[in-house]
Amino acid sequence: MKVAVLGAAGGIGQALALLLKTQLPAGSKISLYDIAPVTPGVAVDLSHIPTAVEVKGFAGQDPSAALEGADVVLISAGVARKPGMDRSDLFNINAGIVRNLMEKCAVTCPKALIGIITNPVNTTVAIAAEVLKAAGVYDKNRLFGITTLDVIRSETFIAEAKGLDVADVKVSVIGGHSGVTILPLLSQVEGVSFTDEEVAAMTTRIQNAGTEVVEAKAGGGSATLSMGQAACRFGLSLVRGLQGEENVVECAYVDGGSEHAAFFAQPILLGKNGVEKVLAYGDVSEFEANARDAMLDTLKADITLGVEFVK
Ligand SMILES: NC(=O)C1=CN([C@@H]2O[C@H](COP(=O)(O)OP(=O)(O)OC[C@H]3O[C@@H](n4cnc5c(N)ncnc54)[C@H](O)[C@@H]3O)[C@@H](O)[C@H]2O)C=CC1
Ligand SMILES: O=C([O-])CC(=O)C(=O)O
Repeated sequence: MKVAVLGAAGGIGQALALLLKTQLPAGSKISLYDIAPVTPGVAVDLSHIPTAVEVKGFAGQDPSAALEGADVVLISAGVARKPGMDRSDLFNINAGIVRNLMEKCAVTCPKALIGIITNPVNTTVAIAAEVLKAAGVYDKNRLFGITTLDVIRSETFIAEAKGLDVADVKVSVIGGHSGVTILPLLSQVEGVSFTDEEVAAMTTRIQNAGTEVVEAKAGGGSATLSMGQAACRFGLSLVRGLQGEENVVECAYVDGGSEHAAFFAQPILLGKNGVEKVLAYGDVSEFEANARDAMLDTLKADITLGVEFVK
């Protein structure tokens, strides 16, 4: 199994590469690509860790060598937020970066499973889909917006608030990956109950958790270590699905035929072809139904922005 990380010299990319080096199955290969010239050195550094996972690094303008034979491509290339910015403020720079990288993926590894981390995810995934469509290689089951950070934050915050073992907390997060489009389904969390006030406060905290990190880092970037962990969890799940493991379920932002929007985050069953099945997200509370309906104009506008950028 070969996993390529694009943006590999960055805060997320390096954390992700380290976790993949220590957690991918023996015999796997990692290829790291970034425009930054340090990238081959990041690969050399990782290659001294004694695991049976080979790491190679590539720098420069062309990612093609890193993409050759990739089964999974995880993309975190681009700029991150500073205090006072919204994720949508990253569009001007990151839209072009994702488009250019996807054009290379379409040619070099059109069958790879592609996970997009670069913000604004609600829009960059639509950009990726349009590039793949234009190249005639789009398969909706192979493209994912990675929203796992919203899931792990929800698990962490709920366990903390309710005094639970975090390993026992499972929560679906639906919608998208910014502000009001992030909707944790707290009503479905087993073994806990929340008052209406707790639901409102917890939902807001999860929706603003990215900003919590941006402000705490005070101009030094956004979430990198927790995102590295989230992307590793999602990337390993993609690999487990590709290897034929059963019952691998994650939430992700996909073109899954949702009645709500062209792309929508919800639970999916992963398999040998990427999305094996889009799963129903189940019953929701009145609060969640209202929040879901209220996010849709924002989500659809984010998607349209991406589609129009490529057309
Ligand atoms: N999906 C999610 O939940 C999350 C997404 N993000 C997003 O991930 C992205 C990366 O964040 P960080 O790693 O913190 O940023 P960073 O600035 O530390 O790293 C970005 C890397 O991308 C590289 N890069 C820029 N243009 C490139 C190109 N054309 N080709 C290859 N590499 C290129 C840079 O050289 C840099 O090494 C940001 O857009 C951020 O908003 C961040 C946290 C969570
Ligand atoms: O908030 C940001 O800019 C980075 C991000 O997506 C997150 O931490 O969820």
